Amino acid sequence: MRTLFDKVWDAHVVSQVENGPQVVYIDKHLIHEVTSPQAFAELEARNIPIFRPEQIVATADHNVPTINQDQPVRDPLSKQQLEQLAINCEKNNITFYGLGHPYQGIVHIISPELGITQPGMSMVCGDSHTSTHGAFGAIAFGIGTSQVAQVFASQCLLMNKPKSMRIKVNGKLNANVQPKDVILYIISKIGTNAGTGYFCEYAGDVFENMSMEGRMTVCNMSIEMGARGGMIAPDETTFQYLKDKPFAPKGEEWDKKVAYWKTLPSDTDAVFDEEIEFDAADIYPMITFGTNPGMGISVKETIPSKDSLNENEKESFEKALKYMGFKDNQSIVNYPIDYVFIGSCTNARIEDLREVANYVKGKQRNENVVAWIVPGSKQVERQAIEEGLDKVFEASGFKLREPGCSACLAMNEDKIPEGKYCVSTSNRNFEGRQGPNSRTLLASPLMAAAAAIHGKIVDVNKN
Ligand SMILES: CC(C)[C@H](C(=O)O)[C@@H](O)C(=O)O
Ligand code: SF4
Repeated sequence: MRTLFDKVWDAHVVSQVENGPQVVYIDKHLIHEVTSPQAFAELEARNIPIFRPEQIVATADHNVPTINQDQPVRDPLSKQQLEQLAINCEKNNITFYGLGHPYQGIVHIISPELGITQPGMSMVCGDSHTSTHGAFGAIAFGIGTSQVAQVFASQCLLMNKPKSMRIKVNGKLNANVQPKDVILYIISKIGTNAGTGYFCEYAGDVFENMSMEGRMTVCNMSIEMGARGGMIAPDETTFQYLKDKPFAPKGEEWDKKVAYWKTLPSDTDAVFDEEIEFDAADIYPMITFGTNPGMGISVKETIPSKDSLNENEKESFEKALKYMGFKDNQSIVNYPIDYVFIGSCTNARIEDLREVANYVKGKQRNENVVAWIVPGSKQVERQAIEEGLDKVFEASGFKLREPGCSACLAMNEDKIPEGKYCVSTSNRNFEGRQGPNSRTLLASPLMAAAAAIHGKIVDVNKN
């Protein structure tokens, strides 16, 4: 009677501190330019070698420019961080997909698409959205810089086992409800702290019928409800996706692995510390109106009334609405917007770009909207061009840029100006996230594409 999480966790426990935490072996350690430099410096200062460099993969993503990537990086801080990562990887024999490499891209996009992420693995990265990889039935979570150093030195982590939660969504989704809507809906119902201390398994028809891309979108945002990570049981969809990926097992090894992966799903009598259930029929295309990902509504609804909230909630609610320039009880449909960002580790995979192309084909971008389409990786970019999506985008007034985190957190030049509204397919709508005093409305790629065409928030089921 074990859960998926139990099975993968147990297989990685190296030792147990008496009445204390466990030492957990880490199969894959992903790194990027922002959270690795201090950890490398720490090891160097203490003269400790990197224990297993072959278990580490590095990429350049957070502060890379998304145009002219073949030219030198202009921003001095970005340039320095990117160069430092290249030096650190070279010195320590770590595989590095830097700018210009055909595998470069957002860390949580490249590892799955290369087949580095696999079911049953334990994976970490100094990045909160590492939860994405749980879509394959891996235990994957973000760690802080001191833990990055710990994993560098030992390939292990000292950890207390998290509690387990299962969220089931059964039934059939309504038209144009995308995986992003499902996770925005869940977070809007349970709040941004509901998952604190838990690892969450997503189960039920909706996730079983979802593509790997969709499952990654869902698991990606687990952290936004406070969970340490999210997971979905590996199945035929997972195996089909992984088969023949560059780093996926091959031949006999593949068969052996698949046989093992099939043993991982939670036993039918497994017990979770917490269980929550939703009905797929209740979910409709979503949009956020506030400054955390839990402040979301279906596009048909109005912003909640402040009278419906308790005293504690009221203050942050009012602050969020003031920041966003909204009023309670207001509908957001037809609200004009200025920017659209289609990108990030939540929604910049090929499937997302196909959805957008499919919607915008034959239509024109509203002239008041600046729209950025930023592919999650070089491979996504290449695939999009191969399929002619770049031409579709161009004909509709959109430009396909080059891969990176971009306006998801605006560490590069892609910033939303002060006071402007941006419909974004990313995962965080915090104050200033996309640039100082910018205003973010989180939505699915389809809702974002529709906003770019109409110049305002629209219900995709009516437009
Ligand atoms: C820069 C990095 C530490 C950060 C994270 O951990 O999530 C970033 O990726 C984000 O999305 O805010
Ligand atoms: S795309 Fe955004 S959320 Fe994802 S890793 Fe980059 S900054 Fe973090």
